Amino acid sequence: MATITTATGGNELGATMPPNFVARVGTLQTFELPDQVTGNQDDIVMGRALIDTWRRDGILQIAMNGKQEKLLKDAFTASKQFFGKPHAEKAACVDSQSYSGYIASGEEVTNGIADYSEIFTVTKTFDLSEPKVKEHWPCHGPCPWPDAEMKDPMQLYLADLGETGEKLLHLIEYGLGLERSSLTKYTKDGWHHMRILRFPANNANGKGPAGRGIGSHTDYGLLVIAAQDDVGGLFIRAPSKDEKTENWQTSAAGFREDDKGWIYVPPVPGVFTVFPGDMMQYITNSYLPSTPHKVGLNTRERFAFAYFHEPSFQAVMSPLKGFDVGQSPKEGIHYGTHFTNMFMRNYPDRITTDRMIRENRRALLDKPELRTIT
Ligand SMILES: O=C(O)CCC(=O)C(=O)O
Ligand SMILES: [Fe+2]
Repeated sequence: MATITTATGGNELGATMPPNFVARVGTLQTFELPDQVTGNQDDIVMGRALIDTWRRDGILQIAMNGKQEKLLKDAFTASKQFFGKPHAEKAACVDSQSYSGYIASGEEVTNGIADYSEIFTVTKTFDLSEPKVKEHWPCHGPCPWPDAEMKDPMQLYLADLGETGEKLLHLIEYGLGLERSSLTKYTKDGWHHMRILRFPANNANGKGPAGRGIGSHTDYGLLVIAAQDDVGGLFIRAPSKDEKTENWQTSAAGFREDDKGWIYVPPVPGVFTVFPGDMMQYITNSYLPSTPHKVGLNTRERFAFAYFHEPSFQAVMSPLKGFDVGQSPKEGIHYGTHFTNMFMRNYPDRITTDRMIRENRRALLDKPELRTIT
């Protein structure tokens, strides 16, 4: 971290840390992204600085522009309005073919333990008439939006983050000394998705350990771009030579959840926090490792967004030039398979998982038509 202070002793940023957690408080490095990334000297310098910061801290902040602050404000308003609806109305927002839609508190499982978060997931949306849906591609289906009040602001927010994600990938390409599009070739038709999150206040229900919002985990794709309100709850682990997860081989869920060494990410207005995901780790041979993180419940309810900038569902990821040391798996990683595996593991009782198994939809994942981006 640029500066690290201890939570104890009344540090101002640490004052929002959820009760009963022991962690250092991070003061994260903040970057202001250029309007366009062309590969000029400034872009190369910024790309290198982003990479150095992730390698040291595991996370960094990027400043929002005015438009993004407005999009986020509207998204928070829509999120609060949605989560305030009666349970039955929210619970009706599910789909048997896609993992989009509502996840009740206690429904998601991380490392075998129920998470307290209440979530609306937005994956790519497909009409029932589209060929990929008719052919039963895993995870392809409609998003069961409750109404336009939710759909419209969320789609605008998601689209804007898509642009930010592409900019970041280009900066990383230049920072790593790679050819332009070495990363963005994978994100054409990217399987970008988002989790709209609400965490109840600490005194809630009894399904999982008290105070645990989401258990420790890594996320699946290239970059996670998150935003949170002023309540506080997110913790991360910075890269360390003694710690290694490889979530596509062995689940990183529950990783060092109760160990020392967590860093609290205090809420800072006007910034997104950004960290790498599993696919970034694999293709860089852990030069940019996927950042383990977890969420604690606080004394007030908390709202947050986690946006995932991802490869195409059809992408088979291979190590980048200069990072190919024969890492496992040698045949590459099919992102659509990794995504499907992770969602089936997190939602074992969902109708989507049930139908996936009943119709043996996973068999399609091996077909060449689902592996067209290499
Ligand atoms: O609540 C947060 O800040 C992060 C949530 C998260 O890790 C996730 O949704 O995967
Ligand atoms: Fe996460």
